[in-house]
Amino acid sequence: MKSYAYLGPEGTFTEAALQRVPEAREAEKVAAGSVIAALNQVRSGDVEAAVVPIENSVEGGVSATLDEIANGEELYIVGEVLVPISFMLVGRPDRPQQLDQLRSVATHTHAWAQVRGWAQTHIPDAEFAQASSTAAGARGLLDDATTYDAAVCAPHLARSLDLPILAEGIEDTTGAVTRFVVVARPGRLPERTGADKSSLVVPLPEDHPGALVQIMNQFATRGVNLTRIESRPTGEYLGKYFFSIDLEGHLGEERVGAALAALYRMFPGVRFMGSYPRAEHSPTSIPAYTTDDAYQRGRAWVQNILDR
Ligand SMILES: O=C(O)C(=O)Cc1ccccc1
Repeated sequence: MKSYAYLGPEGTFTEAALQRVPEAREAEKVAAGSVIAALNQVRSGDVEAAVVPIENSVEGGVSATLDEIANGEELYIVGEVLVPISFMLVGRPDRPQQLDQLRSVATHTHAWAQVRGWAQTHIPDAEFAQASSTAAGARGLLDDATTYDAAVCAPHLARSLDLPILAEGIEDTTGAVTRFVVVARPGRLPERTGADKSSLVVPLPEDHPGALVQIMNQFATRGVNLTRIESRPTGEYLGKYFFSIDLEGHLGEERVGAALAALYRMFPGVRFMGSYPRAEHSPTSIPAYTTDDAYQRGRAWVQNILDR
């Protein structure tokens, strides 16, 4: 049986994402204490795949995930899932609490970032206590030894633990969505579906004026649309960055393969991180001059001349 690691314990948003992965329905689900621990379980072969958060519609990229899959031992993204996010504030089961009595609230840093405005207005005196996940924070409230007063977690967990709900819908932006990715050891790419995405990382070369324009040109001339581009520090020293890029298309498409081959010629440090079906299944629109057919016709025309 296949096994999947996820940021646990049970009741995290990541677990909700894992439940939306059709191939994982029958799989063993292994809770990990952090994103890095989940990814390392894939690297070591303890599990076949992991589900981790990668991008939030409000906060942008999840740096811990982006950095870990960009730098560590190679991994491929093989799928993605979108999960709508809403938060509740829950208290300790044993004592009734008023909002103005709360002194500390535990949750995951991404959750806190998305409720900060609400907290500022409604519980200005409460401090943020960092938890390894929203579910870890909420479950801690069941333990007598826990020192914080409340937690921010997913509505489904608040209800299933039967914790007192102190406030609901506390997210600063309604309709926020987090993108999670399914990550596996490098292997055969998922089949092309016509609605695919590919991810890559390009270390920004030093002493190379116009590097970003050159990278962009490879995609622009081949009609490849980018859905995300972020620069992140490599961690080596101040000023050393890499670009993390998502694009619409599959490496098996001529235009995507040609763009990546050109990037590799210019920037050999480029890292391919997978081609996988998009969570939104709308088919990729491809300019007529960059379809596989157009590439083959172009090559046949050249060959015809050479064969004369
Ligand atoms: O802590 C969780 O439940 C997670 O899965 C991480 C997270 C936290 C907040 C929004 C999205 C993901």
